Amino acid sequence: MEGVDHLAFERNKAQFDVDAMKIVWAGSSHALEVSDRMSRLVASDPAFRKDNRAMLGRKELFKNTLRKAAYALKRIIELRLSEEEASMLRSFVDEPAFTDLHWGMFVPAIKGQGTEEQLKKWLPLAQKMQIIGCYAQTELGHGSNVQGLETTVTFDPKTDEFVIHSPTLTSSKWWPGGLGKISTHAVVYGRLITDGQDHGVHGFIVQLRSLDDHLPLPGITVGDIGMKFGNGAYNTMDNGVLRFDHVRIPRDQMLMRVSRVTREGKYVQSNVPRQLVYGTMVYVRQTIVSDASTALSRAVCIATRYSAVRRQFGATGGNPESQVIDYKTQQARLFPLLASAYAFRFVGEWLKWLYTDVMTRLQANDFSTLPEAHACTAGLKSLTTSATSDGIEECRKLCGGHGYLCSSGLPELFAVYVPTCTYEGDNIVLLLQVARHLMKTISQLGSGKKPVGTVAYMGRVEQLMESRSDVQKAEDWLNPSAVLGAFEARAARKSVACAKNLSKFSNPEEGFLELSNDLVEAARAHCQLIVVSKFIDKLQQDIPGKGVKQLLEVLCSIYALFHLHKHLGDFLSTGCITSKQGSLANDQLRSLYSQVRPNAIGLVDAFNYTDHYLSSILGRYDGNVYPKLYEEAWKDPLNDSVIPDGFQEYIRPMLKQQLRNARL
Ligand SMILES: CCCCCCCCCCCCC/C=C/C(=O)SCCNC(=O)CCNC(=O)[C@H](O)C(C)(C)COP(=O)(O)OP(=O)(O)OC[C@H]1O[C@@H](n2cnc3c(N)ncnc32)[C@H](O)[C@@H]1OP(=O)(O)O
Ligand SMILES: Cc1cc2nc3c(=O)[nH]c(=O)nc-3n(C[C@H](O)[C@H](O)[C@H](O)COP(=O)(O)OP(=O)(O)OC[C@H]3O[C@@H](n4cnc5c(N)ncnc54)[C@H](O)[C@@H]3O)c2cc1C
Repeated sequence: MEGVDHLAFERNKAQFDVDAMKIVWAGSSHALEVSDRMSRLVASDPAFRKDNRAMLGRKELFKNTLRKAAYALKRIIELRLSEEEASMLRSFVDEPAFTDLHWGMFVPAIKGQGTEEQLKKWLPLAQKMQIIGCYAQTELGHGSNVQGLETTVTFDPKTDEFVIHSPTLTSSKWWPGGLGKISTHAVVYGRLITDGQDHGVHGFIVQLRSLDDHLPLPGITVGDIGMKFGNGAYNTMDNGVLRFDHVRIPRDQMLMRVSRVTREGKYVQSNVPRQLVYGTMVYVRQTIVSDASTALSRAVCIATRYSAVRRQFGATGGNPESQVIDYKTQQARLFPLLASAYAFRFVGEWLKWLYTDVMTRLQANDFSTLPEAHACTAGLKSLTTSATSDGIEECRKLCGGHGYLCSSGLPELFAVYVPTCTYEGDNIVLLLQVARHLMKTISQLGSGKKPVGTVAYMGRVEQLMESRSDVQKAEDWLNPSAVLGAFEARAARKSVACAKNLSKFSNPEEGFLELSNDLVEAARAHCQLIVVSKFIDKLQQDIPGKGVKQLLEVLCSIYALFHLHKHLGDFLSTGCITSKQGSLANDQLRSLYSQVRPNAIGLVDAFNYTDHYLSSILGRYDGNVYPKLYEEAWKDPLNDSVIPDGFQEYIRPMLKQQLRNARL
């Protein structure tokens, strides 16, 4: 039935102010107002239709993406949208495109690594989209190991130019988004060579295609690397391959904030740490954490609404069957994901603050918090993207068979999302970076250097090695200090165990390789502690709205106790809690799930997603699932004709032949 809210009875159960929760989720009333306005603008414009993506061939799909990108820019200019509004509008268009790399990496790379003069020259061109850029770092043979890149950039003092060259097949740039077909420019990473000396990897602005006819410039071979996982999905992006044959660029196109090459060919390092060359990755990893909460909340919204609509078993006395959301097993799979979406939102907010703080300090030549920023962005990017990818897949299963239909929105969401576990740093490689930071922190404890920031708890390591949880009854686990104490003790003990084992190796690098599985686990425990502690910190703030804070406290406890239950082996083997305390945590979880149940629909409504953005029949706001699923099936091109193409050609003769054979 059109116009009827099939979930109204669920919405009436909510015990909290959903509108106030919308503000908490968005970050502020202003952010909510802007995102609400931009999402409705996109949803109401047929030019941004996206329900046919899975049916389109690659070329059609790609052309469609280009049309939308150009149209989005036209609307941004016509409506005189601010940078904030424009960025929101692009995100609600919800289609991976070259613009993501242009705005998300090319512009930040210039901003972060360019000199004042370079910013003046390149930023206006990029901001007005008079040039389109991408981020060309990864090569066919080298992605994670950035120091291993092979592209050479050799200074020629005779002409005051750099000569860029791809010396081997494996040095071909491979993967950069936007590179394949659209970018006119790229920030290219290669080994800087002056006077025969290799100075390692640096970034350079390189023009790839003519601004007149879009043809590749001399010496440049460029194209798309081919179809990727899933139909539609990330295939709207032209991930590319690029080779240079002694391509010349002016000297002033080296990004020179970190180091520069003089007219005479002298390599000069500034006082800025060389790791700033990696700064764009830190920036993007930070944005990926907030995006994880968006992707997970979308999947959770779909699975929650559908779980309230779907009924199986339990019809008694003429009553309808039970809503599947009432099954405890469904709740135990769904509600921790709901809690994770909120947890990632808040840790993402905090990470944005940390990043902004680091940037402010860098301006004042204070580089002290850079290692912390690197470890936090790397670790949280890894933790949240792995959990979100797994969470989207779990949401698909929570929707039973219908979750497997493209019209559920979940297959495409998964296919678009899952490469976040790999890009911007493979998730294991990034956790190993966190582990290095942890091991370094422990090794410096003896020197009197006080650990600060997210590793501050290591300063209490002796106490944490001895501490015992004082939880005696299930409700004690609702106390934030009980939860924090257990997570800190577990993280500290896992790191200390690694450090002790490492010290047994005469060659520390050999030890690091040998113990890498344990180190990854220690890093994960540390990152989970950060998420838990930032959720708890969030709850210290003044949060207005009836029942809002109380419900967030419930979600915070669910996030923490779910992970305590999931990693019980860790907590028990490190002796942080007893098995009795572990089972009390599980008892408490059950009670917390019951508290979420009446509020579940309200909690996903608070994400404020339009039906256009969700792109899911199962997750429709009005819950009118079955008639719409039925309608949608008939729209499939296979149902355009009663008898499909190929039947007369292949199946009819086969049937006839089989019938003939049977008669013989
Ligand atoms: C408004 C716009 C909105 C738009 C939407 C936004 C979305 C954005 C687009 C999203 C699409 C993204 C598409 C994907 C893009 C990409 O994937 S780009 C390529 C990304 N590549 C990687 O991430 C490579 C991963 N590898 C690395 O980062 C590094 O090489 C490494 C593994 C972390 C380190 O390798 P190693 O060789 O050991 O390191 P060294 O180079 O020797 O350095 C070691 C020291 O440097 C410290 N360090 C390392 N990285 C950083 C860093 N980023 N920042 C600061 N410091 C760093 C490290 O801790 C070591 O320090 P010390 O121990 O003190 O020596
Ligand atoms: C969709 C997508 C978009 C991308 N966009 C861009 C872009 O715009 N620009 C760009 O420059 N790049 C881009 N990339 C490339 C991306 O950054 C790399 O693929 C990523 O950094 C992983 O590197 P890799 O492919 O070399 O993986 P590998 O390092 O080869 O990983 C393979 C396996 O080896 C393991 N491994 C590697 N090193 C270690 C180690 N030291 N210890 C233990 N295990 C290890 C990994 O865990 C993994 O299991 C993109 C990639 C994808 C998939």
